[in-house]
Amino acid sequence: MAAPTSIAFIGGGNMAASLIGGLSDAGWTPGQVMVAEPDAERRRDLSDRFGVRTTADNSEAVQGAETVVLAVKPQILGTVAEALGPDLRGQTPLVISIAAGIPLAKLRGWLGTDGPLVRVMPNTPALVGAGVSALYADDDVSEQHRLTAQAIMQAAGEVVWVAKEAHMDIVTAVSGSGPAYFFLILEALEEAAVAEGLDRETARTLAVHTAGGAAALARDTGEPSAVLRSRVTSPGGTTARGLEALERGGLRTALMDAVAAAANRSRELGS
Ligand SMILES: NC(=O)C1=CN([C@@H]2O[C@H](COP(=O)(O)OP(=O)(O)OC[C@H]3O[C@@H](n4cnc5c(N)ncnc54)[C@H](O)[C@@H]3O)[C@@H](O)[C@H]2O)C=CC1
Ligand SMILES: O=C(O)[C@@H]1CCC=N1
Repeated sequence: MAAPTSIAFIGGGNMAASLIGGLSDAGWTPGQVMVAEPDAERRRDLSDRFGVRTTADNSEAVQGAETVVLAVKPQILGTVAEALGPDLRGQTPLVISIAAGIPLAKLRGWLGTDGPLVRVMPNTPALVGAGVSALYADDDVSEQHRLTAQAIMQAAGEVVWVAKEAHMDIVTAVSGSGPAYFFLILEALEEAAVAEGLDRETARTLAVHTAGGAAALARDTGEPSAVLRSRVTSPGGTTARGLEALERGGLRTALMDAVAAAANRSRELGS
């Protein structure tokens, strides 16, 4: 069961669309995917973009599904899962929750099933196959179900397993929310380039390719970030001046604060 033949998404918002985009680029056929989404415009958008089947009815979506991905906001997951529970009893599909903060024990209580549950924290670069997801499952989840969850998330990018559920709050703060931190840096870098006199298109090309290039270099060489940074930084040169300004401005501390704040919010959502 490494690649399920049918997968149902409950909630067809930003993260579900990113995952469906990744699955579709990885060769999954649209007929394998069903999305339950109350918003008619979003349903139309999903079927236009990816050719997937859609419905407004969560119960209908899970009928016969081998895997169910819960992709609604954490704040409504309880209501959605409690309503869906009776539909899942008896067919016990693999249920994957991507909701920030919500512990598996809480989800299991809402669903009222004893079927396999895997908690996943993906991120939106999944849309272009460049996501990274962290997965967690309790010990009683079989190797087969773990491999199925892993195969789905690998269609959207890299996969890591974490050993403790508490780590999912940290993962959420680092890689779940992380794309937004980098987008903020991109926005600021573009603004700065424009303020210094470049046109917007040139500014964007330089900012985006610099970010992508730095990430590719770190990934492909495996060298520590500090070593890669030192290779850019000629003594007495331009980078040293730029980095001094960043350290003075507190970028490092700000990122540490951001991760701590986001992880705390994840814990709050789960409590
Ligand atoms: N956006 C992101 O970058 C990430 C989001 N997540 C998680 O993914 C989940 C979804 O987040 P987003 O996609 O950002 O939110 P979103 O608001 O874009 O999507 C949620 C979707 O659920 C639909 N919905 C509302 N009530 C529903 C119901 N009763 N039944 C079925 N669908 C319903 C909404 O119409 C909406 O389209 C959240 O739990 C979030 O924590 C996880 C990782 C990253
Ligand atoms: O902002 C959020 O709560 C979700 C979870 C991680 C990314 N987006």
